[in-house]
Amino acid sequence: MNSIDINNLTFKYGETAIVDRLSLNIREGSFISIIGPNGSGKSTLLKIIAKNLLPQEGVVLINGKEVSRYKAKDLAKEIGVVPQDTLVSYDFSVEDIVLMGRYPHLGKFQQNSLRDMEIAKEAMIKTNTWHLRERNINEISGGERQRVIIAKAIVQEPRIILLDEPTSSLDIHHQLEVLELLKNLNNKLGVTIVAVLHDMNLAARYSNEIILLNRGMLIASGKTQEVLTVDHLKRAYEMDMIIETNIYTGTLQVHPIAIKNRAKKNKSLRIHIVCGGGSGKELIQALYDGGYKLSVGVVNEGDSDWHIAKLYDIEVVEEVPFSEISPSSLEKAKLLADAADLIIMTDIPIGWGNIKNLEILREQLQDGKTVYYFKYPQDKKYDYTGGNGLEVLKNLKDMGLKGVDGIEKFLELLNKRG
Ligand SMILES: Nc1ncnc2c1ncn2[C@@H]1O[C@H](COP(=O)(O)OP(=O)(O)OP(=O)(O)O)[C@@H](O)[C@H]1O
Repeated sequence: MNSIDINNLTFKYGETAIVDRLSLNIREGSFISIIGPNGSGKSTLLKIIAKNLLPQEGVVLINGKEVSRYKAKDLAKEIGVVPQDTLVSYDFSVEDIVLMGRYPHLGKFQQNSLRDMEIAKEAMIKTNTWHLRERNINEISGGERQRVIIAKAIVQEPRIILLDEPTSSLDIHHQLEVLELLKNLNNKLGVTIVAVLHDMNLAARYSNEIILLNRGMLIASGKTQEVLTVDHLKRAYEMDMIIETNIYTGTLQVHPIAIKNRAKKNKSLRIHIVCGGGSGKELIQALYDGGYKLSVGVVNEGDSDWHIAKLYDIEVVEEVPFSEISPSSLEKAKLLADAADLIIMTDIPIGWGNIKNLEILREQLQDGKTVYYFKYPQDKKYDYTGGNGLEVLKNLKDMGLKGVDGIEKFLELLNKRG
């Protein structure tokens, strides 16, 4: 059964279609995020679902019944809304505001019962707002108010909660806390959660489905992995993105790649970059934007350095993740380093998997080539080989390895070379 069915919905301000012939279904019990660039119609869509705006065309069905046919009180039992703007026009206490969420469950002239008070207390504890209960709603911070309004939506005990950027004024700690809370409501009570989220990584982490909008139109909807693809995101955001799996959360992680200075100068200097694990992505970007000829390796296939090199068609030597650099990969990388005018290695931690990369540096130094290393001398925390890596680096330093303190400094050095 679907919680929400949207059929051929069009909403216009004047002649401009803000939601454009949109059709989609939101399954009961799903946790769905709506994402898309600014102005793509996300808030407008939520307002239409909540019956705060009337579409010119199409219908929204809530549990099979047209939203326009719901009485306000009945709709409030089905849908709780947490709007983007949580300012309240009257000076109520936090507790009064949260208790207002019980209104759809009260009869005419009926007062809140002890049970209603208990439900409100529980929601305030869950949203970490219990300590604010006696404060004036307009005299607490924006983030605190956002949590109070979420508490109010929870006490409504609706089957669906719509939230418009519920984490926008929250610090990272409260962002995760609120999203965990929503996930819990979704998992334990089967509440359907529909949240507009700007942060695609949070959307990927917490929701099981995503709706991607652009200019009022549906670009894609469905399972997170099916929607968050390079192609879909490029169509919506007009930007290249790297998408990888976050090794800590196991969920998708999107890295937008700035497309700046594309009409760039073409420098003749050729640079080989030894990096990995994401340590080289800003450097690759900066050198690419600077117009240098680049090669990269050896890096693990699939890591973000590898992705960005592939994205820009940079020659890259790759190795399967979690394995040592093979002799053939090492040979290929050495050839690229031979062809380069200079080499730079980032401050990537050195382990048994990538220690062979240091051989590339040694051979190039032996050949009299300039080789740079980020932030030399190295700290112990970068060594996972029981001191071997640092020892080799020390030898390389004696051979002429130069330390460079970050990308800006490196670009300055390159500029001086002309
Ligand atoms: N009252 C209004 N009158 C005219 N145009 C409006 C009105 N409200 C919103 N719009 C326009 O409708 C478009 C969609 O707005 P909406 O707030 O739905 O987008 P959004 O995807 O939620 O954006 P954001 O990510 O910036 O919050 C925007 O171009 C906006 O300027």
